[in-house]
Order: sequence, then structure tokens, then C-alpha cells
Amino acid sequence: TRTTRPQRLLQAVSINAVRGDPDSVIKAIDHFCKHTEWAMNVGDEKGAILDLVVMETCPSTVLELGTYCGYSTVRITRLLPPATKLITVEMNPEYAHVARQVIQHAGLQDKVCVLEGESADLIPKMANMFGIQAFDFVFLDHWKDHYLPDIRLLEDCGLLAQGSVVLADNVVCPGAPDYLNYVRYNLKYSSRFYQAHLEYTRVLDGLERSEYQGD
Ligand SMILES: O=c1[nH]cnc2c(O)cc(-c3ccc(F)cc3)c(-c3ccc(F)cc3)c12
Ligand SMILES: [Mg+2]
Repeated sequence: TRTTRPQRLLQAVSINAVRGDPDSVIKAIDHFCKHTEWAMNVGDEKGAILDLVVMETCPSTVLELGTYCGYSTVRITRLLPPATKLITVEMNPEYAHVARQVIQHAGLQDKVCVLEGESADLIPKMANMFGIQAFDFVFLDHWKDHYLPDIRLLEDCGLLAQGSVVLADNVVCPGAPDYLNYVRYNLKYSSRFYQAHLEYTRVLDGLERSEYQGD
């Protein structure tokens, strides 16, 4: 049977990236998506903005919703100091399986926990599962219709603290209007937009950075 797109992306990583070198994994995926087959990774342009926001946040605890093939997982985790942990949630088992192999190829498996399941089911269990209070940094990159319910669930579970940064992908394409309305006009957040383009295209897109102001 034919391979899937994530399997073809993983093969490009295993052939072209140096084991244990996260930057070569990132470059191999971007090259594959630019020259062979488009895939919904955050990509190099928005990825550079993601890098900057992660570096200025210096997070100790990180949550990513939407792993896909692990591209942004590798981008974020390569910037984290040794003691930090990144939890990434993926509802599609096949994507999760590919992501674990991409993350392992980058040599970052000891800093990442890939959780399979629905974010709405897993978020309420995280405090107990990992013994954490709040997330310093959250990257929303799963399904646009889940952005708003999931950020409200994170609030309700006490998983956001003053200064927590939530960065959302695709707020223009395909767009998350209800989410944008919430974080931009709710005093609990200080929000700003980063104009960019849909990964590997000239289509307009962008990231929204929203900092939780505390309860
Ligand atoms: O779903 C996404 N999750 C996380 N990031 C995504 C992303 O960065 C890009 C896209 C995207 C795909 C095709 C297109 F023409 C425009 C945008 C999607 C997406 C949107 C609707 C879909 F039906 C399936 C995929 C996602
Ligand atoms: Mg995305």
C-alpha cells in the first residue's frame, strides 16, 4: 500500500538529516516541504518567529497542542535548557508515531513526552500526570476550532499563571476568529499579532502571542 505523507516526510529526515542534530532535521523537513511535498509544519518563516518568542520566554514547562510530524516540537525543544520538559499532544496515532521517530532522530526524545489523545481529555489530567502547576509556554497548532475551548480549559484547570505565553499558529489561514476575539478583547490577556505567510507559500497567515495577565 502507498506510504502516507508523514511517512514520506520521516523518510526524508532519516535520509537527509544527521542523527542527533536538530537543526539538520528542521532543514531536511523544510527542504522536503519546499521541493517535494507540502506539509502542514509551522515552517521556516513562522518557525523563526516561534524561536524568538520561545527564547524571550525562557520557559521551564512547555505544552504543544498538535504535534503532527514533530517539526515544531524539535524547533521548540532544541532551544530549551536540559532540565525542561515539553509535553506535546497529538490525537492522530499515526502522526504521533512518526513524530516520536522525528524527535528521536533529532536526539531530543529525553526532553519530550508525546501524548496521544484529545487535548480536551488530557489537559485536565496534566497537573497530576506531570506534577506541574502552570505552563510557561503553550503552542496552539492543532485544530482551529479547539483553540478557544482549550485555552479556556487551561485557565479553568489553573494551568496558566501570570506571564504564561500562548502562541497560536494559523490565526489568519485557516483562521481562528472566535479565539482571536477572545484573547484580543479579554483583559486577562495582552495579545499581539505577527504577520507572516502560510508555511512554504505566499498565502497570508500569522501567529498570535497572548500573555496571561493572571486571575
Ligand atoms: O489543521 C491544521 N493544524 C495545524 N496547522 C495547520 C496549518 O499550519 C495549516 C493548515 C492548512 C492546510 C491547508 C491549507 F490550504 C491551509 C492551511 C492546517 C489545516 C487547515 C484545514 C484543514 F482542513 C487541514 C489542515 C493546519
Ligand atoms: Mg499550523
